[in-house]
Amino acid sequence: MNENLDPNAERLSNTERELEKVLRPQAFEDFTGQQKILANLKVFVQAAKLRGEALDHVLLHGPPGLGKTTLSHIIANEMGSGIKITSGPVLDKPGDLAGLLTNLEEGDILFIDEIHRLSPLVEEYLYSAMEDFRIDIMLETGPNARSVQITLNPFTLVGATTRSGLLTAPLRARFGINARLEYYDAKLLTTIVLRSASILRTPITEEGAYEIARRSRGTPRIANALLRRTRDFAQIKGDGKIDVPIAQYALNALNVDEHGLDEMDNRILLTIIEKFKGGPVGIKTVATAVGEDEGTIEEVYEPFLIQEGYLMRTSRGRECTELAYRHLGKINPAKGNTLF
Ligand SMILES: Nc1ncnc2c1ncn2[C@@H]1O[C@H](COP(=O)(O)OP(=O)(O)OP(=O)(O)O)[C@@H](O)[C@H]1O
Ligand SMILES: [Mg+2]
Repeated sequence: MNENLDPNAERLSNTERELEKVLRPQAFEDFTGQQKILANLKVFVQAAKLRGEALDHVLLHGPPGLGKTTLSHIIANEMGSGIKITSGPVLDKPGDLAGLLTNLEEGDILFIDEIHRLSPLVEEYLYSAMEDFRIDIMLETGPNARSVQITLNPFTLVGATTRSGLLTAPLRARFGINARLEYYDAKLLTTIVLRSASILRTPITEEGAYEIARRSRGTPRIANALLRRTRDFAQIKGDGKIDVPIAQYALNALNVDEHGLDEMDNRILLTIIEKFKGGPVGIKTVATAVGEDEGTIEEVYEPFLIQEGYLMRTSRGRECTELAYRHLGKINPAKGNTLF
C-alpha cells in the first residue's frame, strides 16, 4: 500500500507534528463529540477536585485517532495536575515502572498508551500501585537482596488502547472509569474541521468542511490530515480558499473515495469479493492477501467497515455485505445477477 497517501500511516514531519499539537483541544470545552463520555468525565473530575482526591483510574479505548491521547491531556489540564507519559512496550521491567511511580506527585496523571502491550510482569506490578498506591521495591541484589514496601502519592492512571479485547480481566477491573470512544458523525467532524481551519487561518466554506468531514472515516485525526492536504491543493491549484470543488479535487487526488473509504478499505473489500467469493474468510487469510498486518486490519480498517455496513464478522470469518458489492459495482452471485 502507498503509505504516503494513507493518513493513518502518515509519517509526520516535524512541522506536521507541530500542527497536530496546535490542533489538539486542551480543555473539555474545545473537545467536540463523545458527549456522554465527556459529560461523565466532567462530573468525575469536578467531584474529585471537590474532595481533593485523585481522580479514579481511567481506561480509554477505541480505534486510532478518535481522541484518547487528547482526552488524557485534557483530564490532566482540567484536574490541574501534572502528567507523565509512557507506553506499554516501553515499560520493559517493573523497575522502569517503579521509577515513574515513585516520581509522581499527589494527583498526577500517569498516561500509559498502548496499555494492552504491557508485559505480564509489569502489569502485575501495576496492580498494587493502582489499588493501594503501594509497590514493593527490591533493594540491593544477591544475598543482601530484600524488598521494601513504598507508599506512593495517590495518582490517576489513564490507560489508552486500541485493542481493549487484549486487556486481561484483572487489569480492566482496576479501572473505575471505562470509556469507549466512538466514531464521529459527519456533523461533528465538520465542527472539528472548521475549528482546525480557523486555527490554521485557512478560509473554508461550511460545505467544503462538510465534504472533508464526511470522507474522513469518522476520525478527527484523518479529518485534520485531509484538511491540511486540501489546504495545499487550495493554495497551489486554487485561490487558497477551500470550497467543495477544491475539496473534491484534493480527496480524489488522495484516493479517498466518495464514501470516505481509502485505498486499503477498498482493497480489503475487493479482495474478499474477488478472491474469496465474498467470504466468509479468515482475517489471517485476508491480511496475507492484501499485504497488511493482521492487527492493523483488525483495529484500524475492520471496525469502520463493519460500522458502515460493508463487512460482517461471523463465526466463520469475514463476509462482504450487499452494500460492499454495490459500492464496488460488483454483482453478488448469491443474490442473483442484477445490480439493484
Ligand atoms: N473530539 C475532538 N475534537 C477535536 N479534535 C480532536 C478530537 N479528537 C481528536 N482530535 C484531533 O485528532 C488528533 C488525534 O487524536 P488523538 O491523538 O487523541 O487520538 P488517539 O485516540 O490517541 O489515537 P491513537 O490510538 O493513534 O493514539 C488530535 O491531534 C486532535 O487534534
Ligand atoms: Mg494516542
